[in-house]
Amino acid sequence: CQTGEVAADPQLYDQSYLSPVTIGNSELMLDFDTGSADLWCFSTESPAVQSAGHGLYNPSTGTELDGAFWDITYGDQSAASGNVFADKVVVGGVTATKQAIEAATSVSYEFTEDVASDGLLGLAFSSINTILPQPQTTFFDTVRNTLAKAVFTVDLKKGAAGSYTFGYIDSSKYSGAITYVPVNTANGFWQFTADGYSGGGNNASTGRGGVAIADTGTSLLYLPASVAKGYYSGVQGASFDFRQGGYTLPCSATPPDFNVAIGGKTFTVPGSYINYAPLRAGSSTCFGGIQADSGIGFSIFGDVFLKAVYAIFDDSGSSPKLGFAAQ
Ligand SMILES: Cc1nn(C)c(C)c1CC(=O)Nc1ccccn1
Repeated sequence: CQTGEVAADPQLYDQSYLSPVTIGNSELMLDFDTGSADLWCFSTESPAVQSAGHGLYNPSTGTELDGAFWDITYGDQSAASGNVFADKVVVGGVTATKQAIEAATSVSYEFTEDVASDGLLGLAFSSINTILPQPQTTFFDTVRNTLAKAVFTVDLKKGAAGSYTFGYIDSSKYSGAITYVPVNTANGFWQFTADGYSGGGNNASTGRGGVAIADTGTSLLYLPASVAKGYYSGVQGASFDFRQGGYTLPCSATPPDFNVAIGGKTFTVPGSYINYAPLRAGSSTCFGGIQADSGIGFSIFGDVFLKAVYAIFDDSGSSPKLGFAAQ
């Protein structure tokens, strides 16, 4: 029975969190993403102009999956594509002897520019894996029957290293009880329903909740437009800046805490997490950690929320469930 733990190292402004993964005989830094189901990495097959500065997977240690290819486009329109190999993957001591490795032959500029990241490790449901003609399993699905318990946990922190565990829940990482909610896997995400929100100018509306996904691969907290608007109505100097594509606020502001009701329990995102990052280095205007989920179709509980809680992704029972506990 395997169990393991791996660090989650924050990048600048907690834009993403990277974890060391051994693939074949290379160690790469991957962005664990509960919002997608492809394990892809820069490779010796990637064009040099796209892969400069990145760690590369060398498929010579793997076995090519003949005729298999992959092509993924994320919600923010970043994209990557390539071919597929089977190789050994080790994450925090947990070993998948034969894992589908999606070697990139093309990536969009967002990934080229993010030189600290060598690729993504998807932890959503394998039903949305993009490999054709035959979708393959995520790392978690590949190893889950060998784990002591078919769970993984997420402990992200603001501006500090957190961790992912596989196969066990670490009671030292949370306080109080874990609140579990059911997961709807129809869209391949860790999708749940939030009961309601409060905080900022929202003190009034807490009743209305909505459909949301728990997504470690997304930096911010995307909420219903009315909730985001209500929150910032309580923040001096905040406004929707259509040129920046979202809400901005003075970097000098200390925004109010934001509360989310899930499974009858309230979880609080400290206001400081919502003063996310300067628009560009040295700017005194910051981009908000809460943004509207307009056009997405559901809310996204990204890192701004996840770094305020301990999250349990549990597929050990008859149907998957999500657990949240105070950190
Ligand atoms: C930011 C965003 N906007 N919209 C419409 C969505 C759906 C997102 C979330 C997103 O795209 N996350 C992501 C991006 C790259 C890699 C992994 N996850």
